[in-house]
Amino acid sequence: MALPDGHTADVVQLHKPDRAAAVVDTATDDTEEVLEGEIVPVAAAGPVDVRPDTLSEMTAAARMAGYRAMEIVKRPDVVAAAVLRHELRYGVPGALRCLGMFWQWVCARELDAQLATNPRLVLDVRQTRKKAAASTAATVAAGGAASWVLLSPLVPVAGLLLVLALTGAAERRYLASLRGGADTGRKALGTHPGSKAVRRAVADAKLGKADDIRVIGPITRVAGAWEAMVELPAGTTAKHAAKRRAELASSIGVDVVQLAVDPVKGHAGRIGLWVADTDPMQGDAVTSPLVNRRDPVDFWTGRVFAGRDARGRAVEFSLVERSYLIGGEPGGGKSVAANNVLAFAALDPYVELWLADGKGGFDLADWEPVAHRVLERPEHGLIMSMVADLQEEMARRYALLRKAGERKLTRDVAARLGLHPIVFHVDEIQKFSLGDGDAKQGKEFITGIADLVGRGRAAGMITGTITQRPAADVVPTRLRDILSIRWALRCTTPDASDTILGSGRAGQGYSAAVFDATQRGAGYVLAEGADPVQTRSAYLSDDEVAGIARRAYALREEAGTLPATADRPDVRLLTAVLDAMGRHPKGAHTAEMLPALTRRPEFGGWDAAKLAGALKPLGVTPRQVDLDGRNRNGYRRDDVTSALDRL
Ligand SMILES: Nc1ncnc2c1ncn2[C@@H]1O[C@H](COP(=O)(O)OP(=O)(O)OP(=O)(O)O)[C@@H](O)[C@H]1O
Repeated sequence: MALPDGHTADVVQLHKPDRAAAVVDTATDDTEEVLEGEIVPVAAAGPVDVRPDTLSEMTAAARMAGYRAMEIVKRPDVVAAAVLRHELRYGVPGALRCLGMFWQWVCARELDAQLATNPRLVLDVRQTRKKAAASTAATVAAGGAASWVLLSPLVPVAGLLLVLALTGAAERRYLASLRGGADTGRKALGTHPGSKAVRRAVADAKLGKADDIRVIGPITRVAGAWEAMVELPAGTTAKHAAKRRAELASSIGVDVVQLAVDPVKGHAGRIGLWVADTDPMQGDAVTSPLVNRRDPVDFWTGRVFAGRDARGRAVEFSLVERSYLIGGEPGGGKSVAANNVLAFAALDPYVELWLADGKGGFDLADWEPVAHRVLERPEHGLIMSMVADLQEEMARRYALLRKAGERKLTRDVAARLGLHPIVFHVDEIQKFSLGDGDAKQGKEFITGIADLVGRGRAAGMITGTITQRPAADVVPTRLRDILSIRWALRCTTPDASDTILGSGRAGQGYSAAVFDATQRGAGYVLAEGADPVQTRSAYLSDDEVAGIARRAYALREEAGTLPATADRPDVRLLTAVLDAMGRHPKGAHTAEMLPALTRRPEFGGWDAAKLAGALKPLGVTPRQVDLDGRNRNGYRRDDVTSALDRL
């Protein structure tokens, strides 16, 4: 898995053979040679788990064994207590279980079914077994008593302890089988594998014979993972190995998301294996640097922080001259991913946001106060008018650029000509691309969007599309192929993942279908490198999104770039009311939204009557609003948004 250019590497990279030697030089004696596959500490700065070399490890183990032996000699009582504990905990229940089974045998329980048809046989067998049991018990008792008297009481006691040890061992096996089946499965390579085990695992993944596979340099421990550089048999390529990532993960004994198979620059037959000890797509959520950012971002030089790759390195991309496609199954984390992009764009006060939501829901509601244009309803005619306006703007921009003798929009040209970037964000694109069943309308929309994507880049117009139905009819190949940033969140099938990342990607080992619902925000980002990067998106909670949107509003207010309509007092009032309503889709009770509204200096000290008086001329009146069974005086969200639409 190659890291796209420009990604920040927080951890040490795979060692090339020459670097490996250098690493060891710093960690061990100058003259000491590194064994093939030996695990050595990485001498670079950073979160490295230092492991002693094999020789000192063996010495330490021998010293520990000697120390333990001395302890046993010194404290036999401790050993005896441990043995006794084991005998009591497992030996006694095991012995009772064995006695129970013996009694079943004596009573010939397996013949119970024949009692009705052949009672004679059953009774005879029982009789014989009872006699055998009685004579065995008598022999054991006599033998025990004789050895007690004639030899030593230690003999029967030792015998009893031996029996308890055996029944204890049987009991442990039995309990283990109850827990996870008696068959514990193949042993995984673990966290500190040797080179032989690594070679065998690579061979088991059908990448050649173990003897023809080499582990180049040391196997290193790096921040919760091990790394090794492997040379494949002559003629086998790193590309081929990447395709067999799932098989490799299986032979190593880890989940496929724990394994990265990287090509090695300068040798097509070598791969870097990176194997995480635990699932890197789970655990604490990734934090976005935008959550606490106070300054505006710069669209031209800044990069969207998408999240972190499996090794914890930042995954970022620039939006300049780009377009994006985010897709995945419902609940896959698309809104969170999209919010990372929108937050970045919104925090540059000079970026114009054009928002269209095919769901017509509230997913984009937080960004609406800073948006230049918002689609009123998810209807073909309305979205096409938005597309047409953008095409017109594109034509205007190209005319201005031509006049200024510029080929494309850059930071300087944008400032000089007053042409600031536009981000056109279309959520749930399937609503428009399928044309609500009218193929002609769908085609018209796709043609318009493809035109914006294809020609808009150089004019500073970025188009982004989101879909929860990644399928060829929703995002046709001709559109997908020109969307340059592709972000595939959890998908149901490798085909769906390929619809986003590009055909054949799943076959190459990059499939968002490998993630499950517990790996929230996990996906593949194909942005700046040649290959997709397994990424966990930065998590933005609803409150964090609302907070960023508020900051974006303030930054735009300060820069004087708020959408023209937002500067009107009545628009400001309605957007403030919407903001104060919180997240309930129906609306809010007056008593609950007033504190949030009056926190804004503009509306400080307002009471319910003043609010009602100000909203009345805009066509919004208070009424009884039933919110989850609580019916009180308040405002309906629909009323406020309709008033905004009218304005
Ligand atoms: N990076 C992440 N880290 C932690 N949790 C996440 C992350 N991304 C998403 N989630 C969680 O997954 C859930 C679904 O996320 P989200 O709403 O973004 O999915 P979606 O694909 O937009 O869903 P839908 O298609 O239904 O709109 C959210 O409740 C969120 O808490």
